[in-house]
Amino acid sequence: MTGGSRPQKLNYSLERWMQDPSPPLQSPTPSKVSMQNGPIPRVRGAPRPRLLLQGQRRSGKSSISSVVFHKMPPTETLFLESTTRIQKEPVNSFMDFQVWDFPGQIDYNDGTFDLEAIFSDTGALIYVIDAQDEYLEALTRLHQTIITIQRFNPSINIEVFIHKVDGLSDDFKLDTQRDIVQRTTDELADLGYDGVHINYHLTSIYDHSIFEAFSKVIQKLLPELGTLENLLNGLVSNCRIEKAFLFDVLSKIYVATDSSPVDVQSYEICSDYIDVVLDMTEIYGYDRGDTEVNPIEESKSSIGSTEDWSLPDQSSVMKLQNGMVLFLREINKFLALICIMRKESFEKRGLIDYNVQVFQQALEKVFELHR
Ligand SMILES: Nc1nc2c(ncn2[C@@H]2O[C@H](COP(=O)(O)OP(=O)(O)OP(=O)(O)O)[C@@H](O)[C@H]2O)c(=O)[nH]1
Repeated sequence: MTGGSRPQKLNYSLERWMQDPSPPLQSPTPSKVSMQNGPIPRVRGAPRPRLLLQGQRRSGKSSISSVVFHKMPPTETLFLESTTRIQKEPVNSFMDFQVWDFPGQIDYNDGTFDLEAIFSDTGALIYVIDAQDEYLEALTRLHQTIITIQRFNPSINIEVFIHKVDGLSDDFKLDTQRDIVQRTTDELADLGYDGVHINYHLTSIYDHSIFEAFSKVIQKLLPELGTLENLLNGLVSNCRIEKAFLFDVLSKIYVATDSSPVDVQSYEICSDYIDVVLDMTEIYGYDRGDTEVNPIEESKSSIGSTEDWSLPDQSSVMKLQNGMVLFLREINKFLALICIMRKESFEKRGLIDYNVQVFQQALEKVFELHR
């Protein structure tokens, strides 16, 4: 049965669930967003949410940006040259945002920078610390930065990437994180900033951790997150899916997932599946004309524009050795839904196709509302 046809029995239909007066669309599940920092309400014509990437020289900022947004193979980052100017990169994706890569040697406290302009419209500060190197100086800079930010934009999300952890043992990774958290908490408390909320992530460009960390950073900037989670929860329970992710295809950032816990293996297999499907599509897929998109290319399209939702007709299924099924469905030109489910659940393929179609229509409405 194709996605467009209705199965007779609608007991598990997502549409019925969506029409239920107990409101899926208006009542976000308790969000993971902290009380202090939060998503930026998207206003028509508002500037793109900005992410600042800061850290010491050679801490890995440009590598992160190149691997996540330019699909650069991690080993090629060895040849990246040191950044000398602020690199401003518009990222055209499911949500338009900008990444500003700050050269490690810049001291923006020296009076020559307009700090208000830098920090005021910023959604998140990502501060990168090289965990394979001596990090005390990096911490001092981090603490100064946090204090500066409190003056200009206290609602900014502060995200610390404890980076290059690929070279460290599990114990050492956790010890390093504990040490960094402790020193930062103590220092800020001493200076009277003990209410500042900071998120810490262990990252490496050599595995999925950098994509997962970026996913969490971006999710906090999405005003639609609660609604997306609700819709995914409805889909998961109506189709008996084990786990569902909504991925931004080109960056492999997951925009939302249902509220069951994310285990790294499910995330990794879904993320790898995107690579497989993308590679196959690039080689053997038909020419989709103007739907082809360069994620970094500056364009006028914004989320929810009509052309974003055209031709959402790609899907793919893979049966795994362990009796599970991977199901990928293109939602629009930026987003894909990837589900992991048991073989038995996938037998109701018609119902799944139908509910995914309803899910897709709901997403379109959500993004239209927030446009
Ligand atoms: N082992 C390891 N090396 C990394 C990782 N990320 C980046 N690197 C390496 O770190 C070095 C410096 O990376 P860059 O991205 O140039 O660092 P940067 O922070 O942009 O440096 P500046 O432009 O000088 O501010 C490169 O040789 C990268 O290959 C990682 O996750 N693990």
